[in-house]
Amino acid sequence: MTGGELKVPRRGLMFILSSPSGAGKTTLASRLLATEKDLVLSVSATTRKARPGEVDGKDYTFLSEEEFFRMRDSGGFLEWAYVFGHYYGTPRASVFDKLAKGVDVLFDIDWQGAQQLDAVAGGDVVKVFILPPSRTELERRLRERKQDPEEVIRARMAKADAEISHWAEYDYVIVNYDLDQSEHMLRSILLAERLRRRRQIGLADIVKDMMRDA
Ligand SMILES: Nc1ncnc2c1ncn2[C@@H]1O[C@H](COP(=O)(O)OP(=O)(O)OP(=O)(O)O)[C@@H](O)[C@H]1O
Ligand SMILES: Nc1nc2c(ncn2[C@@H]2O[C@H](COP(=O)(O)O)[C@@H](O)[C@H]2O)c(=O)[nH]1
Repeated sequence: MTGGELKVPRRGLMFILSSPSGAGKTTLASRLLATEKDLVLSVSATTRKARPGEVDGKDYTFLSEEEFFRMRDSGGFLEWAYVFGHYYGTPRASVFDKLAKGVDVLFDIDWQGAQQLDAVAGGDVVKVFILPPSRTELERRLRERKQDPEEVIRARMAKADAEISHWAEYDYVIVNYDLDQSEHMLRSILLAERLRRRRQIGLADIVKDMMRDA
């Protein structure tokens, strides 16, 4: 069962995935987004160059530093951070409208962004940390991805410990051994969080009708 089949009106949630680079959060996010009806991706803005195959406006909105700073300085980001030598930010536009309509928003962001979103919207936020099974496997995945040059892979491995050191700030932790299993775990978290009483804002009316009909 996915959240799309839930009938009680509910408030959406902010589903945050963080991990060291290469642990698998983008892959897991794509799997969820492909099938979960009321889940949309928060498309971040970044000053990094597009990787082969990445689509502007779908994977990221690719900006020059000047464009990024202009957007940041005019309050266009809910959060922003400097990660691996580039700027990344979460556009503010329409996130809270989506939550009010019962749509969940998925964020693939680092620990700095997760902390900032928690500070501005704590009650709506659910944070999941994805760990790799080991450092060796993390490096293997970064290489296997064949998206980044050697120096970028080294730089990301060098920063892995700093990202991992924030694992205990998260509500849930998944060690991503196997993609199918991790996907199942992630879906289970999403469903349970969707069913939290405080998010099911339609419950009070349902119960009121039930009492009146008695
Ligand atoms: N459980 C897994 N077993 C084997 N390979 C995996 C697993 N999960 C992800 N991968 C592979 O590892 C590589 C890195 O995954 P992905 O790009 O999703 O990582 P990421 O955490 O989003 O990295 P980044 O932060 O750099 O965007 C991809 O080639 C992906 O197919
Ligand atoms: N704080 C934010 N972090 C972000 C955002 N978008 C992506 N990220 C994180 O950056 C690294 C690198 O991503 P990559 O696509 O260059 O591999 C990764 O940890 C992302 O989660 C954002 O808007 N804010």
